[in-house]
Amino acid sequence: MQRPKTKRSNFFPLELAKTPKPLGMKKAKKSVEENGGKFRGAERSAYFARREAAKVLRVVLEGDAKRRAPASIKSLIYQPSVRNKKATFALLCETLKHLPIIMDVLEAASILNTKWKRQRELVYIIVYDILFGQAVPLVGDAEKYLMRHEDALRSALKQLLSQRNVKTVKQLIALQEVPDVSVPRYVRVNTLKLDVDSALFELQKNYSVQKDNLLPELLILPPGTDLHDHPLVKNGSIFMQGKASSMAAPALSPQPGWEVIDACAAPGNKTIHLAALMMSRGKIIACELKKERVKRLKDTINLSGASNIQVLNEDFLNINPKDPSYSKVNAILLDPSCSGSGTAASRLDHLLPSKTAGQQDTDMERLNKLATFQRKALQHALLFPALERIVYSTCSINQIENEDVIKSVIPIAESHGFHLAKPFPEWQCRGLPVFEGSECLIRTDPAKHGEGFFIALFARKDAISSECSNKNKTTILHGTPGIKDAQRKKKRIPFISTNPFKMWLYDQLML
Ligand SMILES: C[S@@+](CC[C@H](N)C(=O)[O-])C[C@H]1O[C@@H](n2cnc3c(N)ncnc32)[C@H](O)[C@@H]1O
Repeated sequence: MQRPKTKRSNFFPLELAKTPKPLGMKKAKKSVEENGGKFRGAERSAYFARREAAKVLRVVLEGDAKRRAPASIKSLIYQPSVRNKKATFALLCETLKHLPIIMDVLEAASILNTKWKRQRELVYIIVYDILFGQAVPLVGDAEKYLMRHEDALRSALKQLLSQRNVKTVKQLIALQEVPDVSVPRYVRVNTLKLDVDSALFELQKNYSVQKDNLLPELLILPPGTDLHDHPLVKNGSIFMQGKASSMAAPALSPQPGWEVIDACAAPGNKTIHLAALMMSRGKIIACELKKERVKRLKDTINLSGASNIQVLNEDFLNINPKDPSYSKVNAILLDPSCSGSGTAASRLDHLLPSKTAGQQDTDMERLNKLATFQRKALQHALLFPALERIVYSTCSINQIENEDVIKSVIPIAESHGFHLAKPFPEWQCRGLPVFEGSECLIRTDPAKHGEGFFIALFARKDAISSECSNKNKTTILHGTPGIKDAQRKKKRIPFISTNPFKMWLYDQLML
C-alpha cells in the first residue's frame, strides 16, 4: 500500500482521549525542536504519523488483549485528535498486517532492552517502516536506535522466510490472510437537511453514485470511497451508515408526531434516522447508559439538525414504564450492546492479533452475558403501556443474541398483545429457522451485504396478514412475501448452531 503524502507542515498530534503518553510523545516536540528545525516536509509528517499510529496501536492492542476493544480501528483513527488520518490509517493497517512477522523478527533479533520494550508500539511501527515501508529518511531517537540494528532485523527476517519455507514477505503474509470483504460505501441522506436528489447531484460530481433499491434515502458509492472530509458529511447532510444498520429505523416506521424511545442510543446513528423519518415532529427520548458516550450522541444529534430529541443519560432498565411521562410512548428502538460479530470485517478486526483466519468469537461466557442483558432489555421494552411497535436489532451474527433472544420473549410478548411482524418482506435473507415465525426476522449476511445484522419487529394492534408466529396476528410491511418464503417453508429443516460460518452456509442453501 502506498502511504499517502501529507500536506501538514506545522502540527503536534493531539491526545487520544484518556490515553497515556508512553510512546515518546512527550519527547516528540522537544526532539523536533532539539533538531533545530532540521525535520522538513515529508520527514516531519512521517515522524508524527508514526507516533500517532503508535498511540492508536497501543489502544487497539490493549483492547484486543482484554478482548474488549474500546472502539474499532477505524473509529479510533477518525477521532478528531488524530490529525494526519490518511497516513496514520495506512501505516497502522500495514503495521497490523505485518505484526506477527514484526514480532517474530524482533524476538529473533533480540535487540530490545526494557526502555524500548516499554515503547513497543512505536518500535513495531518503525520496524514496519524500516523493513517494509517506503525509503523515507527516518528521523527521531527510536528510529535511530532501530536503524543501527537494521542488519540484525533483516537477517532475522531472512531466517523467518526460510523457516516458513517461503521466498517473499508477500507469501508469508498470504499464510495468515483472511478474505477481504469489499462492500460498497453507503451513505444515508439526512432528509432533515437535504433531499435525496440534491445529495445525488452533489456526489455525482465526483463519484459514481446509485440509489439503493430498498431504502430511498440510501446512496451507494464504490467500495473504499473516503468521504470523511466531504462537505456534505461535515455539515450533516449525509451520514456514512451501512445498509443493514439503515434498515432498523424504517423497520420501526415511526410516524411524525409519535413518542419514541431509542433505548440504547449512542453514537446516535439510528436516533437521527428516526428523527428524519418523523420529520422532527413528535418526540424521541434517546437513552444512553454511558456518560462518556453521551457527548458523542449529542454531537451526532446537533450535526443532524434534529430538534425533537431529548437525551437521557440513564440505564434503560431504570426507566419506569408506569411513570406517567412514558404513558404515550408509541414505539421503542432497542439496539443494545452486542458482540459486534457481524461488523468484525468492516471494523478491520481481522487485523487484530487475537483474530487468526477462520477463528470465531467463542467466548461463550461473554455471549451469554450479552444475551441475558438483551433479553432483559427487550422484556422491559414490552412493558410500556401505549406501545405499538418495538424493533430489536444487533450487529451480531450469533444465534444466541438474535433468534434465541426473540424466541425466549415470544410468550411474554404475546401475553402483552404483541406478535412478530415482517418488515421488508421482499428481503430474502431472513432469520434462522429455529422456531415457527422466524421468517419474519431479518438477517444480513457479512459475505453478501458487508455486515451481519439482525432485526426483529414486534407489533401490537395493526394485524393485517397471516404469516409468521401467530397466523391471525402477523403484520406484513413494505410489500408482499416473495415466492422464496414459500420455498423456504417447504425446505425447513431443524438447525441450531452458534457457528456463524455454518449459519451463513445454511442461509445460502435456503435461498
Ligand atoms: C450498539 S450501541 C447502539 C448504537 C446506536 N443505536 C447507533 O445506531 O448509533 C449500544 C449502546 O447502548 C448503550 N447501553 C448499554 N447498556 C445500556 C443500558 N442498560 N441502558 C442504556 N444504554 C445502554 C451502550 O453504551 C452503547 O452506547
